[in-house]
Amino acid sequence: MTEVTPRRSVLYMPGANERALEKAKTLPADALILDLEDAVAPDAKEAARERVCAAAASGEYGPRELTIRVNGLDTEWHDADLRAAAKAGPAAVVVPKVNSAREVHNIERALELGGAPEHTRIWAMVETPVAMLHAEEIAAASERLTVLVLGTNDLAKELHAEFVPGRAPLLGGLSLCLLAARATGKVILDGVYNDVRDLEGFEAECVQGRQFGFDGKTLIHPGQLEPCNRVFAPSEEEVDRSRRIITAFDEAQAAGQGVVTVDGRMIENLHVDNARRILALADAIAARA
Ligand SMILES: CC(C)(COP(=O)(O)OP(=O)(O)OC[C@H]1O[C@@H](n2cnc3c(N)ncnc32)[C@H](O)[C@@H]1OP(=O)(O)O)[C@@H](O)C(=O)NCCC(=O)NCCSC(=O)C[C@H](O)C(=O)O
Ligand SMILES: [Mg+2]
Repeated sequence: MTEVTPRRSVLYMPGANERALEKAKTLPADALILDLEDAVAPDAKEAARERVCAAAASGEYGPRELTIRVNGLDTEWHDADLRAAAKAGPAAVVVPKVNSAREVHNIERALELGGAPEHTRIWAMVETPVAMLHAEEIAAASERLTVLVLGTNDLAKELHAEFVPGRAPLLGGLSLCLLAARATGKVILDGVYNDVRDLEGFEAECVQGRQFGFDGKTLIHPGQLEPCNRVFAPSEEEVDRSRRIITAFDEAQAAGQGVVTVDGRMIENLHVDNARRILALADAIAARA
């Protein structure tokens, strides 16, 4: 069976916020992004860098994937952030505003020169119009790059778009990135929902993201974890149906038939592949609990 890592919920936290870093050790997030970029003021950047690198090397976050978001390639902090992150060896370095394959190659080279361990991956943030148009070359640029992360705040800003329910102005960009991720076999995470008090609107956006095909969503507040984990996990009905699909197909094959129906719907090989993917995800989530 295919091995999968659950990445339903990926929580950002400001790298300078010691209380949030402590709290994160007990939160049901699949992954954490310890942020050195937008959530950290310029005069707190160096202290935050030390703090998140110590956290990443601490081994105190259990099964949660621990990643570090460095400052952008065109900033004065980027090189030092990458060097420090390479030494700390988190699960991934999250790089904002990646716009080309060449930038991915530069990040890869810097991590190698910095002695980053093999397990430290690159998660590229795609959050500009240029990145939407270059999504495939970015995703395909490196084997170290395993995840694309949407930055919908920056994207909306660059597009001069408004935030509206249903996100119509952003859907073209989201679709291009999804196509790129699936075409290159990478994981893809949806952007954040800014109103931390509006859990109804948040859940609707999670449902939309899952229907689109995102593997999970990036979050900014612990209150968003429960609905996100629920929406991006296979439901009991999906698990049950997946098991029935696999059984029915196996039985049909044993009887020399290539096609079968389950609940009145045609089942072929591709549906069985999907059913196996759903069961593998459900098992990986259960193994975390
Ligand atoms: C959005 C917040 C500023 C709200 O903060 P606050 O008002 O303090 O929240 P609460 O009082 O409700 O907090 C309750 C407790 O939860 C802890 N907490 C809050 N947020 C987090 C978090 N993200 N991780 C861990 N723990 C958190 C508080 O410390 C409280 O704990 P306790 O006192 O023990 O009860 C705040 O949530 C926040 O700062 N969120 C993260 C913001 C962030 O990281 N932004 C940057 C990333 S988003 C981005 O850049 C997207 C992308 O680039 C794009 O372009 O779209
Ligand atoms: Mg951004």
